[in-house]
Amino acid sequence: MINKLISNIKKTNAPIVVGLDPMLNYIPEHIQKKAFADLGETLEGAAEAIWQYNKGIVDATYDLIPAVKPQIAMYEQFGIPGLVAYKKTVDYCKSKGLVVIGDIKRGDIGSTSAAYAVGHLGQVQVGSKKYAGFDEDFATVNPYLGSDGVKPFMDVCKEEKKGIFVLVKTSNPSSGEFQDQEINGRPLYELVGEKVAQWGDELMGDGYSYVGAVVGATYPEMGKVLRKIMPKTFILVPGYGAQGGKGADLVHFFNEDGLGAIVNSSRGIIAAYKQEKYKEFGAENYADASRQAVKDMIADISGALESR
Ligand SMILES: O=C(O)c1cc(=O)[nH]c(=O)n1[C@@H]1O[C@H](COP(=O)(O)O)[C@@H](O)[C@H]1O
Repeated sequence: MINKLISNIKKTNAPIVVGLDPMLNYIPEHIQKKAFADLGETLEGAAEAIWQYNKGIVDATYDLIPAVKPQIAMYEQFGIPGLVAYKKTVDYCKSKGLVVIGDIKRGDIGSTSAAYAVGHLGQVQVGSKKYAGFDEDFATVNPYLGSDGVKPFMDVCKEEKKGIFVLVKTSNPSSGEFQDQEINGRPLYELVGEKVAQWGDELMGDGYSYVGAVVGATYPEMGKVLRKIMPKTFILVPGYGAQGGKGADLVHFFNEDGLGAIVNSSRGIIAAYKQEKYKEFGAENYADASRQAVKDMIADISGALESR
């Protein structure tokens, strides 16, 4: 899957991910109205609205982008119908040739991590048969429990040729509370980065590893250090747009080959029509606004990479 991600990035010339993080208040009224008319103001109605909204965005952007990252919490808030919308979104994006990064941020004791890994990336044994659950291409993993919380994901990745992105330095304002704490004079995120690089050596694709890292766009100086600590690790970089990250901040997340990082924007793309800049599209044409926001994001990042 890391090879497919890289080939999709080369094909589109766009090291970006569209984050499919739907909230009801981003969904244009005409979509909500139709879904509620068909299914009522119910969880099913909300899930239908999410699915139609996502489909509109994917149809308008899939030819420009290599990957999407649905964040499962946004679907879980609508219970089982929400999870059905998540799965429909995963399958639809895959049918469009996109790499799907399931943003699930899991990690637990070994046996429980194994079940998470099987449910999201692998196949579960049922009698003599095997079934895929959510079947994303990548999943995000929280490494706080240590190697035995991460290894089960790596075992499934090895079997299924899938991948993970391990949280190393997160984009949020309080990420330093724990992640920047020093141990023997080194910040914890650097030690986690070293571990991710070691795990990655065990699972190499062509040039880059199946074990990736998450480093927030909001911490570019730390990204520069981590890029050196993890040379063969693909870095998923969230925090662009709505959280303040800009193309110019991101050049050091990339290697000299122009690869090695993929930048996520969720609200900045999917709710673009609500921004002043894209207001003229109107709610009816929200997907066209998302397409324009994708083009602008690609131009911003490519421009920064070209002028480095
Ligand atoms: O793992 C992530 O994707 C993630 C890690 C991180 O450090 N910061 C972060 O914002 N994210 C996710 O990236 C997305 C960012 O959304 P926007 O701020 O709307 O672009 C959300 O789905 C977050 O859950």
